[in-house]
Amino acid sequence: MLILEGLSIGYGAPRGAVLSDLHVTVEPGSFVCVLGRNGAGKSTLMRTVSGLQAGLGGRACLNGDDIAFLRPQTRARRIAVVLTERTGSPGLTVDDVVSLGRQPFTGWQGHLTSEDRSLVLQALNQAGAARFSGRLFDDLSDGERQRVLIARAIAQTPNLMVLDEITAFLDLPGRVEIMSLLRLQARANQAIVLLSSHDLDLSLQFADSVWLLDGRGGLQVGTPATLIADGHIGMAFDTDAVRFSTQRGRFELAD
Ligand SMILES: Nc1ncnc2c1ncn2[C@@H]1O[C@H](COP(=O)(O)OP(=O)(O)OP(=O)(O)O)[C@@H](O)[C@H]1O
Repeated sequence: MLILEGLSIGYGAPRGAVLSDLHVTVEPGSFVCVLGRNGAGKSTLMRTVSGLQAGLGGRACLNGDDIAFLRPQTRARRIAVVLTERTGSPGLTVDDVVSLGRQPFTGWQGHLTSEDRSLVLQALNQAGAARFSGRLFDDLSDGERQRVLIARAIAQTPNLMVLDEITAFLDLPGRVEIMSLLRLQARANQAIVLLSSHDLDLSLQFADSVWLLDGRGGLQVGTPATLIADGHIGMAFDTDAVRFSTQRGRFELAD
C-alpha cells in the first residue's frame, strides 16, 4: 500500500511548495495515472514519491515504511523508477540494461541466477523489447529505449513502479500497448504503477485511478469516470480556446 500522509512537495525559495498536504491511499494492484498541465508538478511528485527528491513536509509510505528513509538497496528492491531523461549507457547491450533490474537482488559479485535470467527474458518479452536483444542500448531510438527501460523496471519486480512521461516517445500503437501492459503488470504482480502522462485520452481509458493536478496547487483523486463527470478534467485543462466535453469525453474547440 502507498500512503501519502500530509506530503508537501516542492523546492526552496523562490519557487517554494508545488503541492501541499497531500493525503492519498493507493491499494496494491492499482494502475494510477498522474495528469496535469505543464508545470503542474507531475515530475516533482514522481521524484518525491520515488525517494529521489526530499519532500517539504509529511511523508510518503510504502508498505508502512517512509520512502525518504529507505536504505538505497531496500529502495531499489521495492521501487523501480523510469524517467524521461536520456542517459547514456556506453557499451551496455539491451540485455545488460534489463539485467540491471536484478542488481538489487544479486550478491556483491552481481551474478545472475537462472531465475534472474528467466525474469530478464520474461521482462524483455512483456515490454516488447526482446527484438532489440543483443543490440547496444545507446544505438536504439528513443521509443525503443523506453521499452527497454520499462523491461528493466519489470525485471526489478518492484512493489511500486514510478514512470515519468515514459510514453512520450512512443507511437500510438506503442502507447496503447504499454498502457495496457502496465495495467496488467499492476494486476498480475499486485504492484502499484504510477505513470505521469500528457496522454489524457489513454490515461482516462486505462487508469484505475487518476491523480489530477490542477496547476493551482490542488490535487483531485478519483476514477476517470468520476473526475470527468464532476468536471475536474475541464477545470484542470480548459483554456479560452479549448474545452473538455464531459458528454463526449474529449477536448473540443470552444465556441
Ligand atoms: N529544480 C527545480 N528548482 C526549482 N523549481 C523547479 C525545479 N524543477 C521544477 N520546478 C518548478 O516546479 C513546478 C513543477 O514542475 P514539474 O517539472 O514538477 O512540473 P510537470 O507537471 O512535470 O511539468 P511538465 O509537464 O512540463 O513536465 C514548476 O513551476 C517548475 O518551474
